[in-house]
Amino acid sequence: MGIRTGEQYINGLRSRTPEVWLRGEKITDVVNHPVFKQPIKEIAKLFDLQHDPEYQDKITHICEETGERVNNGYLIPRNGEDLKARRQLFEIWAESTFGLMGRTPDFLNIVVTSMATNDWFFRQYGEQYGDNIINYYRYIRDNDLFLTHAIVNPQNDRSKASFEQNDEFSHLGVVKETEAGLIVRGAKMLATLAPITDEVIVYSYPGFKPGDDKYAISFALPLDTPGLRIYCREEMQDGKRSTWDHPLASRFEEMDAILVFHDVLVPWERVFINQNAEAGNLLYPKTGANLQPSHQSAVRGLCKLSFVTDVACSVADAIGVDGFLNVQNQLSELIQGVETIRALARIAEYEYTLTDQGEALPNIVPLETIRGLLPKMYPRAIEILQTIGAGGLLMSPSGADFVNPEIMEDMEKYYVGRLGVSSEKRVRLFKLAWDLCGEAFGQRLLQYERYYSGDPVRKMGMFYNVHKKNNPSYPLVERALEESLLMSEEYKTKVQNV
Ligand SMILES: Cc1cc2nc3c(=O)[nH]c(=O)nc-3n(C[C@H](O)[C@H](O)[C@H](O)COP(=O)(O)OP(=O)(O)OC[C@H]3O[C@@H](n4cnc5c(N)ncnc54)[C@H](O)[C@@H]3O)c2cc1C
Repeated sequence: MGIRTGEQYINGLRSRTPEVWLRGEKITDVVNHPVFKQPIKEIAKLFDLQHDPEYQDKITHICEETGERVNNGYLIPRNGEDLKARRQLFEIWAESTFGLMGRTPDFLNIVVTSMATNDWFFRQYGEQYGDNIINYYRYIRDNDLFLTHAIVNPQNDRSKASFEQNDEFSHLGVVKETEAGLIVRGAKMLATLAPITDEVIVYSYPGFKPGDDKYAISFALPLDTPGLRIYCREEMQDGKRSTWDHPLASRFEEMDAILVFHDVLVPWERVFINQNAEAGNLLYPKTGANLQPSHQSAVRGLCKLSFVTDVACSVADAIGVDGFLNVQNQLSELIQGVETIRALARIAEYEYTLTDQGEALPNIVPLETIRGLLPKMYPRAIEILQTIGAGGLLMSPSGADFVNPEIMEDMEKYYVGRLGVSSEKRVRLFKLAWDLCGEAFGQRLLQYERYYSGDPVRKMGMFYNVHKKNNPSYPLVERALEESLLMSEEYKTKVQNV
C-alpha cells in the first residue's frame, strides 16, 4: 500500500474498537469523541502532507524493496544525504503542529527502522527474533501505520526492581509461554497518543536487575488486542472550547495513557525480546533505537522552542515593551537558545558515523547535549513568556465578548496594543501565549520537554560517565601543569638540589 492519506488513517481508526477508558467511561467511538476528534484531524493532516505535491518528495521516498512510496522515517540512513532527507520530514511534520505534538508517527517509524537495521542484535538471542523485527518493520512501513510506545514501568516503588514490587505483575511481565505466543500481564506507561494510534510497541530503558528477566520483553501489538486496556489521564480540553479562545490547546492535545495488559496473548511473530535482562539492557547501547529518534526529538524540540520564542517576541512587540533593555535581554536569551539547538542539531547530522551495518548514526554528543539543554531551556522560555506577558495574560476576555454588540466598542477600544495592533489581534495573541504558558495544556508541554526521553537527572549522569570513558585523560591540563612546572623556580631549585 505505501503512504496513506489522512482519510485512510481515520478509516483505520474507525475499523477498530480498542478498549479506551476516559473519566470512568469506555469510549466506543474515538474518532467522533470531542476530546480526540481534533487531535485526530491534526495527525490526519500529516498523512495528507505525504500526498501534497509541495511536500511529497521532501518527506517520502520510493522504497527500494517494494517500489512503493513510503515515509522518510523508514529510510535506513546510509549517509549524510539520507539524514538530511529524514530531517526534512521531521521539520515539515513538526512545523505542521508548531512542534507541540512530540509523538507524531515519524518518532516510532525511526525506532523500528533502527531496530530492523540492527536485526543482528535480536538474532543473537534467537534467529526468529531477528526475522520478527524485520517483518514488523516491513509491515508498518508498507501499511504506513501509526505507533505509540510504552517503555517505562508505572511509578509503584522506584526503590525496588520489578521482581521486588509488592505485586508480581504490577510491572508488565510474562506469565507463561504457550504454543501461540507469550501471555503478558501488568502495566506500562506512558503511551502518548495511544487511543488514536494503530499499534503499540513495548520495550524498555536499560536498568534491569538480576531477577528481572520476565519483565525484559519487547513486542508489538494492535491496540485493539483483547485484554489490552488504555487508561487515559484526565483530558485538558473537553473538545468544546473554541479555537478563538484556545488556539493551541483546542487543537494539539496529545493524550497520555497507561496501558494495562490483562493476560494478553502476544503471538510469537510479534516478539522481539523474550525475557532476557541482558538483551533489555543492551538494546539502547548496542543499537540506534535510542539515538536515531533523538534526531527527530531534536528537530521537533527546535521547532517548539522557536515557536515559543516567536510568540514571546510577538507579545513584546504587540505591547511595545521590546525596546526595554531587560526585555531585549530576555528575548535575546531565547533567540540564542534557538540558535544553539539549531547548531547542535546540524553538527549531529554532519558528524555522522557509519556502523558495521552501514547505518548512518548522527553524532550522539550534540544530540545528548540538546537532550540536556532543552529540559532547562524550555521551562526558561515559558518563564520569559510569562514575565513579558505579565498581567495582560490574565485580562483577556473571550471571543464571545468581541461579537456582543453591547460591549464590542469597549472591546475594540481598551484592549488595543501599540499603534497598529488591534484589540482583537492583541487579545488573540495573548491567548495563544496563555495556552503555552498558563493552561494545563502548556504545563503538560513543559513536563513533556523534561521527561519525554527519560529522567534528565540520570541522563546527565550517564552523559558525564560516557564523556569520562571517552576522555580518560586531559592532555591540555597535563601540558599546562608540565609547562608551568618546568618554568617554575621551585622546579629549578629542586633539580639543582638533587
Ligand atoms: C508528557 C509526557 C509524555 C511521555 N510520553 C511517553 C511515551 O510516549 N512513551 C513512553 O514510554 N514514555 C513516555 N513518557 C514517560 C517518560 O519516559 C518518563 O516520564 C521518564 O522516563 C521519567 O520516568 P518517570 O516519569 O517514571 O519518573 P521516575 O523515574 O519515577 O522519577 C521520578 C523522580 O525520581 C528521581 N529518580 C527516580 N529514580 C531514580 C534513580 N534511580 N536515581 C536517581 N533519581 C531517581 C527522578 O530524577 C525524578 O525526579 C512521557 C512522559 C511525559 C511527562
